[in-house]
Amino acid sequence: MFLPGLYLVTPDQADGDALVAAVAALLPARPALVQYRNKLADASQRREQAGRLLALCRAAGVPLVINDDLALTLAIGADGVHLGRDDGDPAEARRALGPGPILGVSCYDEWPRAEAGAAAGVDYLAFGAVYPSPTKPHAPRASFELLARAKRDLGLPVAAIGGITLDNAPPLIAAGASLLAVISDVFSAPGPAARAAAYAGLFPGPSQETTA
Ligand SMILES: Cc1ncc(COP(=O)(O)OP(=O)(O)O)c(N)n1
Ligand SMILES: Cc1nc(C(=O)O)sc1CCOP(=O)(O)O
Ligand SMILES: [Mg+2]
Repeated sequence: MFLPGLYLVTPDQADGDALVAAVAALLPARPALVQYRNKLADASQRREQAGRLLALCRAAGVPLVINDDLALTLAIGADGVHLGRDDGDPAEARRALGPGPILGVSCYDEWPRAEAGAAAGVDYLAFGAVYPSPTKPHAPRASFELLARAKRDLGLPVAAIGGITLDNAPPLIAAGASLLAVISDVFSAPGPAARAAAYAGLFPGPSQETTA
């Protein structure tokens, strides 16, 4: 369903053309997943931007996950949805999506959320912030031990998020993260395409390991 690798999360971007151009430049790096996240756009802007990104990602064969919004995911037929604590019940989302689409949940630093997500049939568990995040400076911090425990005891792919950079990423992979969810370190890099491509070098090739 998805391989280990970079999980690109989009920055808040009002300009749809700029957003599409920014993501288009990163798809040759073959991210494992792209997440459309825009906390500032209204519903119609998000639908328009998400639809454009879905067409782009489909053409590249990269799954597009929608942040927060199950209804939008279903409306445009996106590849999956990511839900946090304020974004609806994962078990209900799984029922609405059916078995195929990707469902991911935020666990923050909370083990019970990981157990509940696993019981609801999610495809990955996200933990963060693993480092201080420029995008979410007040996010609670999650330990590497929690990532390792989730991989070991729940057997699901683990996503790490929050302040990840190319330099600080290797210990996360060593702890068990198979998805590195990144905004700033890629989109704010001097050369975003080269930075995204460099993340691929952190993971073993697809023939050596898969997450699902
Ligand atoms: C992969 C991934 N992990 C965590 C989050 C954060 O979700 P949430 O807590 O709902 O916060 P917002 O992103 O909605 O501000 C995420 N989006 N993606
Ligand atoms: C969206 C988000 N969620 C987080 C969490 O901890 O759940 S941290 C975060 C921001 C990630 O952006 P950056 O790569 O710029 O730190
Ligand atoms: Mg959310």
